[in-house]
Amino acid sequence: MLIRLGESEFPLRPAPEVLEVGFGDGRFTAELARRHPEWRILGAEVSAASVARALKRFRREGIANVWVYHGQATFALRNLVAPRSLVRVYVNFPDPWPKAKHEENRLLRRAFFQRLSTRLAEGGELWLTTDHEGYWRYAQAEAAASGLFDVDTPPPPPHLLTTKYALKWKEVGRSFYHAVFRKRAEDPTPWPPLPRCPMPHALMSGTLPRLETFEKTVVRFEGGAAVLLEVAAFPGGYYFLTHVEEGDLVQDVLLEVRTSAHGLYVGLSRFGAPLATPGVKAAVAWLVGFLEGQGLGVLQRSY
Ligand SMILES: C[S@@+](CC[C@H](N)C(=O)[O-])C[C@H]1O[C@@H](n2cnc3c(N)ncnc32)[C@H](O)[C@@H]1O
Repeated sequence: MLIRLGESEFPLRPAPEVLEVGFGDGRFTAELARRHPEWRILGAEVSAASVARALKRFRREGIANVWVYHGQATFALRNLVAPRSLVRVYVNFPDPWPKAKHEENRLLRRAFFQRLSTRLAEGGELWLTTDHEGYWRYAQAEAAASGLFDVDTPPPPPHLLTTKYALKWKEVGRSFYHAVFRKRAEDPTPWPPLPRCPMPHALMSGTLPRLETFEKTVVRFEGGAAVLLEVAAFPGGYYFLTHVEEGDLVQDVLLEVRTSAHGLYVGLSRFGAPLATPGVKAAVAWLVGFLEGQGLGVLQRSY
């Protein structure tokens, strides 16, 4: 089931016990879900194409205990996972970022282990399997630097070597590396989920302007940027296709301007159940200002 942030509780309830980071085509996730029907499994994956493929697979194979988040694993960990609830996290063949100057893109860094410790249950584990010896060693050093995990490096259990990437690397004879990071202590820094914002909107007076052209506009705000990409007209209003990046959250949302009984409504559209965030608020505020520039007045602001 695909998680829609605007309609989800933070954290999810009941809490998932297992998180898989970067599930790719979802074949391992589906097998895990079959082996453990008692687990609620949360999968986080940044690739839209992989999410679509995996959802199709879960539907086809009748998998009902997997929840899918399309986006960054750190966002899922922070907002969707309850404190001390995970018994297991799987990271199978993470992107290795092999060049030294790209190491900061690796997921399994000290800061990640610190955050992870707040979401793992007592004795909860992260299982890493990779073909990249450098990353395997790097992750162990980062976990050790956090001081929060015990690390074992047994050979990878055979069922972990059934993912798409495992099969691909088996074919060319690569070696595999495995590590189990067991929580020993917890980072004391609080890491609460993002607060919920009400849907940002305004009511404006005046007549809907005719927008013949609209130039792509970047709105910067503390912690990110929103790009109003293009506008589409519908009878009685406009949609503005808007890309918002803030921290580890990326959303494509629709802002709307439409006639309503009380005036012109300007705000975040509910289409796609987006999450109202400070970045979305900043984009709505910009749009209200833009419409003021077209001669409209503000009757009420709610953002
Ligand atoms: C090399 S592939 C491995 C896929 C799968 N686990 C397998 O073994 O076949 C790495 C996957 O992780 C995803 N990914 C990379 N960074 C991620 C992140 N921060 N959060 C969620 N997914 C991520 C990529 O989109 C990609 O699908």
